[in-house]
Amino acid sequence: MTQEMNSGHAVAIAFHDLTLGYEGHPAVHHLDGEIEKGALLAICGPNGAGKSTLLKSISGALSPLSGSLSAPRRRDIAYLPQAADIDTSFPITVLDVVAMGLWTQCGPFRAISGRRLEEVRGAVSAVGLNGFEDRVISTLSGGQLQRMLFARLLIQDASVVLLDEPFAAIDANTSADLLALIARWHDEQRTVLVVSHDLDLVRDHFPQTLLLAREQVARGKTSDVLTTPNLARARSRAEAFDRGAAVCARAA
Ligand SMILES: Nc1ncnc2c1ncn2[C@@H]1O[C@H](COP(=O)(O)OP(=O)(O)OP(=O)(O)O)[C@@H](O)[C@H]1O
Repeated sequence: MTQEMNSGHAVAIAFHDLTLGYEGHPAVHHLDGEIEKGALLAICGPNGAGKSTLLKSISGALSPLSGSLSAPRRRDIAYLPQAADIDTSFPITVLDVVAMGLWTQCGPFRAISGRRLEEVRGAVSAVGLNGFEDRVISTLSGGQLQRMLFARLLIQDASVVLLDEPFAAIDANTSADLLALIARWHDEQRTVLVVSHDLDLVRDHFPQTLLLAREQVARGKTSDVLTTPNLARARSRAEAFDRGAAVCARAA
């Protein structure tokens, strides 16, 4: 049964007193709330605020320390980690990486042919990488690599798309093309969550924002969330954080 929010909208992702962390050490505390289906939500906050941790948890890669998280099953989620988490030294071609987006539908290591191969080629073309199909990925520029990873997300055809700093170290042209793909996913009623430090870009392209600093500082309409007082609160909470704390202060 589809959950509904008070507003009558269907819920894509819900948190209830959710605390996330590593080896028992909390990184994000006591998140409550719901993200509606079809939302286009930016996640902002200082370094170490817990933005990547939250995406990892929604993707299913990290279990909660406490509380609960309700999200679609893994095959309905397309997740792009931060560039630093991606090993580009593996000797594999652009076409093969994009085809991996079909694994959830076809299973891994299956030869792709016919209609499926056309879909993969279509995705490579949609991100502006025509002619790069047989290039080994270690030879791509940062922008080309990000375009390739977006092509893989396109192929996944997931209802929820999670992007961790997709615009970091990307030029204006590439950012504009990737933003157009994000707008397309939004038009298709997919739920899209994007971590970004670029507040101008967020103000221009994201209707909703979650501001994090180890806990929720604010969430809602972007213009209501990215205010000077909220950003100052986020900074001071991040600076006040005790990195050595073993347990959650509120739970203790
Ligand atoms: N694998 C890990 N093991 C232990 N601690 C971790 C791990 N990954 C992240 N952390 C810690 O969790 C906290 C939140 O990190 P996270 O990467 O989620 O922050 P972020 O908001 O994405 O930061 P940034 O903007 O710098 O990418 C940080 O204190 C970080 O050191």
